[in-house]
Amino acid sequence: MAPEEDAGTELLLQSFERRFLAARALRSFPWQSLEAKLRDSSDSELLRGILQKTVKHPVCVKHPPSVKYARCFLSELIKKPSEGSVTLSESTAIISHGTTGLVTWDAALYLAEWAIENPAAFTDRTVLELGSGAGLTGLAICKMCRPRAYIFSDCHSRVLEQLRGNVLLNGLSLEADITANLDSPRVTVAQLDWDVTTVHQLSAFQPDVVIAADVLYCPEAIMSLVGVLRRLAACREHQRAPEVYVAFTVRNPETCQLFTTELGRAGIRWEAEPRHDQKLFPYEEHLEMAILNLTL
Ligand SMILES: C[S@@+](CC[C@H](N)C(=O)[O-])C[C@H]1O[C@@H](n2cnc3c(N)ncnc32)[C@H](O)[C@@H]1O
Repeated sequence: MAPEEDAGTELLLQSFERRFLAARALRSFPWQSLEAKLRDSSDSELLRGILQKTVKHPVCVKHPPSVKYARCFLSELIKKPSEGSVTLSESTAIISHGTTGLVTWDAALYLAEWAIENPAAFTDRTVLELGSGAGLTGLAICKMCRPRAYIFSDCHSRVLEQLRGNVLLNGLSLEADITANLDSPRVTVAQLDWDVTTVHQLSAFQPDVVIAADVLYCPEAIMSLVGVLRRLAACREHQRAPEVYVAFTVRNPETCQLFTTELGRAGIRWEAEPRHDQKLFPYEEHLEMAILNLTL
């Protein structure tokens, strides 16, 4: 390690030690500097050093802080090395329990890659995702784009149950958790059926951005989705209209045509985002992918 890096690591360790022994609020710890250092090196020595200076410090061993404080600190520390990865529990079948939402579809990967390349579209904003499925896109956005709040939604109870599990699996807290880290986005998993949700319910989410991936797979789904977009457009009487991004795999041109025709009938303008390289995730080869940016 270069001498200046050594000095930087020493200062970081000292900063953790002082704050921990003084039982300072967890948000005052230099988490961002730690994340930057962990990005530069996968060396576990740094994390071991932090443990030695905090929970294993002789003073702490003799006069430990409250169990809750130590537990919250450790769970925050554990999250850091996994910040750039998403872990999912999924079904092995494309359709199970009568839903397509228990696996990740390619458009979710494509939209997640676009988001990681365009974090400013989400930073400090409230994001509502329609038809979240297993949750990959939202989890990538929560980890990489620093939204203020993220609302995962779906209509299927089994999908919602799996979504909640995947949120927790990735070290994010659900809204009611009082031990939640204030640096993380406020995360909610909501039951939202496009066919029955009302303008009033949608307004309550106050979304700045609405996203959806792989939700245009049949004419019925397209009609339902355009219905919910119309109701989101009606929310703008009271608040600014959200930006909307819809990602999909071009499986057959008629389906895409139906979507754009229905958008036209609803008075919703759209433009296609430029294609991006599909570099981050493994894809099924030769699939054509697209993202439309809608103006409600
Ligand atoms: C093909 S999956 C896509 C899931 C995820 N976005 C992805 O790309 O991996 C479609 C999702 O839309 C949800 N969905 C379908 N119709 C819906 C409706 N009327 N209201 C809410 N969600 C719906 C399904 O439950 C499912 O999770």
